[in-house]
Amino acid sequence: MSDTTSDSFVSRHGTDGFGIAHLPYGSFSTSSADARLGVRVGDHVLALTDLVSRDSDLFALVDHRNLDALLASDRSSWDRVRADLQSVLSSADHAERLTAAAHPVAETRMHMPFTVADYVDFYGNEFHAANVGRIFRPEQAPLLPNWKHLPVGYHGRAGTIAVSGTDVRRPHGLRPEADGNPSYGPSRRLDIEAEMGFVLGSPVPGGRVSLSEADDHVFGLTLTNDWSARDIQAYEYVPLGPNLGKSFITSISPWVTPLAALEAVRVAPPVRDTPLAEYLDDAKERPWSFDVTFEVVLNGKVVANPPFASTYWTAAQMLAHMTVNGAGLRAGDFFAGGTISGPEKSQRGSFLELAWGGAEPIVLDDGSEFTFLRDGDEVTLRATAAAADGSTIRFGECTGRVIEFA
Ligand SMILES: O=C(O)/C=C/C(=O)CC(=O)CC(=O)O
Ligand SMILES: [Ca+2]
Ligand SMILES: [Mg+2]
Repeated sequence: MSDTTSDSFVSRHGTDGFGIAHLPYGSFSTSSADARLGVRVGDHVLALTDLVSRDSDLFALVDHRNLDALLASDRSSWDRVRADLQSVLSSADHAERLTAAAHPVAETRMHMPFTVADYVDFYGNEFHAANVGRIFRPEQAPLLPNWKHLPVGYHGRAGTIAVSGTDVRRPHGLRPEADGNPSYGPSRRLDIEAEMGFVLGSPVPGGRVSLSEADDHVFGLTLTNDWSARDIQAYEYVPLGPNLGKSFITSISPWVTPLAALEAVRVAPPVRDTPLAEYLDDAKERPWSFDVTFEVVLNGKVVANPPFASTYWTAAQMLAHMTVNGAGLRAGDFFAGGTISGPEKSQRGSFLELAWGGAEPIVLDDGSEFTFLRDGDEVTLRATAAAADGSTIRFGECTGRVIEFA
């Protein structure tokens, strides 16, 4: 990483959270310009076309409305673009020009940062999976027998992944009733799932991605909220798994944090207590978990702090698993790692768990009891991690407000 000179763009505008060690990517527009690929420094956004030289072969990869072209390239291009940005943003030579070209975040509109190809949602957190098992299937063992042998997941609807700030319309569907017959209507158990999303690139048509190749294909990470209608889900999921109870919307942050920004917080995943098939055995691989702490914010108040590092299955294992059958990988493929919960009650990443299926309501500041989301409620996910230079990395927020679906 380049040293930051005393009068560079980052020394003027970088802040803790969005400094030289972070540099998340997003697609932004302003009142005078259409969507462009940008990078965030402090409370400003810069177009990548103002940072990467027109003479560079990399210019063609960044002169777009979003990350699509960059995702279709490869790890070496991703690293070169990031190195270019760090060099230009740290140099005194460019401070005046970039200060003139920068846009305050408050004056921008954010768009989907990439076109989602396929979307898989995993179930990789043991605390969450065991809690859901206890709530949904109290008569059975909390974890189903396959859970420690492979990262369980389902295919979601790529087309309903939406950028943070998009309203969440309360879905309608079939809800279980006491008499055994379902009733049709708006969900009464609308919930969140605090997750980390992984943005993939460097395509592998019809091939596999091994654990040791994961670094070449995970471009970046983005906060993800897999809104879930627990009543619709509970009725429909047997035997094929979640469908309409989750596919109405999945929100992601507009900001994609590069994998390279998270080197300082790579940590080992939880200890494996079950032997793994060779393609999933990560005992000799570099660590693929991250020490990232989430905040779940309900109407402005923090209600939980899920720790990402408690997730049992890693992103490298999920990627190896989703390609081991030869399904391959396309630029823009996306997966989420599963709802993040920790051992403490205050670390649960869904209201299903926080209010224990409705049996243990959360008591809000005004003394009222809360179980599932009401129209008008707003949920924001935030997360932080430590950067290599001692600063903090603040993931871009992921927010959404529940509205009626007329
Ligand atoms: O075990 C079940 O029946 C349901 C599980 C979930 O709802 C979890 C899910 O969507 C995956 C995850 O985010 O962990
Ligand atoms: Ca989920
Ligand atoms: Mg969802």
